[in-house]
Amino acid sequence: MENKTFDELLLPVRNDIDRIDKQLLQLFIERMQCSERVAEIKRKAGIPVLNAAREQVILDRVRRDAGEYGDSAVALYSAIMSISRARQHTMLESGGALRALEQNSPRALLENPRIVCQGAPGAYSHSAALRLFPGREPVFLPGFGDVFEAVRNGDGDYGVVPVENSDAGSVSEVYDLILRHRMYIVGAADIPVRHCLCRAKGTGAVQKVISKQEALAQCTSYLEQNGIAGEVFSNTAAAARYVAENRPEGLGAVCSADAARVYGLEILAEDIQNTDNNCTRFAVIAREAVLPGDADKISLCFSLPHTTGSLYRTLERFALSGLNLTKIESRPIPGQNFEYDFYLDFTGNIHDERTLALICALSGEMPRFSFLGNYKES
Ligand SMILES: C=C(O[C@@H]1C=C(C(=O)O)C=C[C@H]1O)C(=O)O
Repeated sequence: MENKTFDELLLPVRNDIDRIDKQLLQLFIERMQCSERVAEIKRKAGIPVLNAAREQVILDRVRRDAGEYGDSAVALYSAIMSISRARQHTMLESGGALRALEQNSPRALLENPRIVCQGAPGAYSHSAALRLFPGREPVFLPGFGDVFEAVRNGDGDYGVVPVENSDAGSVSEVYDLILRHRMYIVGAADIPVRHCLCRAKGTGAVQKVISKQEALAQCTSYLEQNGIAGEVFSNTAAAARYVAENRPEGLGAVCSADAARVYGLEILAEDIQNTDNNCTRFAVIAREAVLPGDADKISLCFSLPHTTGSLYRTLERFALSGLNLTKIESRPIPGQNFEYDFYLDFTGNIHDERTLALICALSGEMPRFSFLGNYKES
């Protein structure tokens, strides 16, 4: 073989690729124009854009006809049909309610909101509320459900609730409440968790502590090393208050230094949590959406159609739109065995047209879809 350069060797086959791409592009444009004709028919007939059954027929056919390239052909046609549907959604202005929300929602939180949270003074929820709303002392309620009810019935403007701890994981009860109430998330903050071992002054050596379940889970190493048993209590601050008011011998509390100060407890050890970078993420819930111009976190939820690869194909659409998935949480749908709602967080801003178009498309296609908010993390 004469001494050909790589470019010379590649040239003929690249010419073939260029010829094929030219044909592919023409066929793609023709296919998009067919999709637009379908959209006009759907507009007149008032039928939804997504026809999952039709798409499954196409995917089954291309997998069969593509032979060894079957999987790749399915990925290609999934993307082609996603683009096709997106064009139809744009033409039909799908997600009208979401577009109206994007245009009409306030872009700033209330000036002097009434804040509600679970727990008691000195709880980590208290620290989060004051970080998010300086100077706005919260009203404390017994349970997370009470916080959601108070916001829903107007007794509070914003509720501050923990959604996840970096060590112990998601607060499932709160995600279930978010999915049940479908209120809006209008803010979030990560609060460092620094647990202390505390007791009432003048009481004896601590053999057992009380604290919230998640707090005990975050301090297993210290408690086990020191032979201290744990008993679940409603929350860390309430545990501190119980110990301060009852002064039980041998019983202490795991709580924050703030809570120890609020209730006059003696701090025996600080930073007893298993990991030093432990933090809890708190979300702010509200009845109405607030969509700041500089929001960078999108939260939404939906369940999945019963089609092969539906979660993958849905997440792929976010990736194709340049939106980075930062959280996914699946929770069982009450009363529907082994059916799940998916809660997702993405980076992005709803005021970006591409992002808005994608979320509007999903709102028309995904079962049980709710846009939960677009906010800036503090
Ligand atoms: C084109 C249609 O609309 C959508 C897009 C499809 C496609 O691009 O092939 C197929 C089914 C629908 O989800 C249709 O209903 O035929």
